[in-house]
Amino acid sequence: MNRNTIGFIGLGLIGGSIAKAIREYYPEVHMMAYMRSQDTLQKAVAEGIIDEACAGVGPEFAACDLIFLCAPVSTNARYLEELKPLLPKTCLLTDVGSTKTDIHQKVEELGLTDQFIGGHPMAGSEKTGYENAKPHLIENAYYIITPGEGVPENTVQNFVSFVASLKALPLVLDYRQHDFITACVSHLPHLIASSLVELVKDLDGPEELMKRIAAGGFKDITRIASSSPDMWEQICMTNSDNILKALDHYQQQLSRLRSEITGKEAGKIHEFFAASRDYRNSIPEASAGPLKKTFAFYCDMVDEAGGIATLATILASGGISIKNIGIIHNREFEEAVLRVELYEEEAYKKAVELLRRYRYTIYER
Ligand SMILES: NC(=O)c1ccc[n+]([C@@H]2O[C@H](COP(=O)([O-])OP(=O)(O)OC[C@H]3O[C@@H](n4cnc5c(N)ncnc54)[C@H](O)[C@@H]3O)[C@@H](O)[C@H]2O)c1
Ligand SMILES: O=C(O)C(=O)C[C@]1(C(=O)O)C=C[C@@H](O)C=C1
Repeated sequence: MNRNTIGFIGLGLIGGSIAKAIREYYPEVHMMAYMRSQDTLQKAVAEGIIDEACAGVGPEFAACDLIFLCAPVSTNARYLEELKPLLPKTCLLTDVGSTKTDIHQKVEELGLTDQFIGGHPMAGSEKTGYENAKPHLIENAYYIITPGEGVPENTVQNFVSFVASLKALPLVLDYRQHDFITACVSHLPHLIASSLVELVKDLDGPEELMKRIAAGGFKDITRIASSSPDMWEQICMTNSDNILKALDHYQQQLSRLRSEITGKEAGKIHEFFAASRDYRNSIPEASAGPLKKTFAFYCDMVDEAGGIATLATILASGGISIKNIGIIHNREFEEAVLRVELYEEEAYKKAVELLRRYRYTIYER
């Protein structure tokens, strides 16, 4: 890679994760960053991720070969204005924003199309901030790349290779196409998750039984309702046309379902669930990113003091480190079970075999 100095504006979940990945794969690269929280920035310096903490977006950024804009989308577009007079033409600009039309329009307005390549890693979490950033967050996840019109083909190819070297899966798309696709597979799902949570909040009684009882289904579909309101406000403001198209289609689907339920059209309802199940099952896991790759099994609890300690000792005797362990109460199991999560597949297989030898009942899901 010929990008020796890399700058970051915004060093939260995504910026921090990319910086950590670059530090892991390119330890020699000089990285500088600006973010609002100088304390967090100092932490990134102390951890050896960032070499130079910047107090603002100033002339020091002129030394960068590549700058990642990693703040919320409209904020990124605003920083382009500040950067433009500071940067040489050799500096490549990229962003990680969840919407692309807005920033591409800004890039065109500022005459920066030949030095901007839009980017969007399709990985993330409902958590925010540098403290939740992980070097492997983007691993095995699609990283969409939307080059500006005048960017030389070899610069695009270099950036594609750079993204691939961070173990993400680069995919070059037109930025308009990107915004329609993400409206359907990311933006609308976030609206649905948050509105479902609102529905329960509105309809729950004073004893909050709904909140207490809500189990796997509700929790699975609403995890993303815990995401950052700052980020989602800006996504809705910068991709409204596409989100409205998706929302209209969704409303039509709900109206159709409503009338089928009203008319007790059992066959049609069955067909609806069968078709969506088949399509859902056909979605490849390969692009899921590392967050989805969990190596967990469930194990019947031995109802005696020290039960968890005994199990942990058995695993330790086999040289197996536990990533996470906890008791869960789930309708799927008659009694409470222990959920044990390991770091990788090999440890998972070894743990299952070892515990079965000790006559534990293991459930693999
Ligand atoms: N969270 C996700 O799942 C996800 C996934 C892919 C892309 N993105 C995109 O990545 C970008 C960052 O999201 P995140 O999840 O890392 O958020 P985050 O809240 O974890 O980090 C945002 C960073 O931007 C900084 N920031 C915010 N406003 C700023 C301002 N006015 N000036 C300077 N810095 C400012 C914050 O200090 C922080 O460092 C967004 O554009 C988002 O659309 C998010
Ligand atoms: O996994 C999550 O928590 C996410 O919401 C990640 C997610 C998504 O919708 O898939 C969110 C926004 C991004 O722009 C890209 C990825």
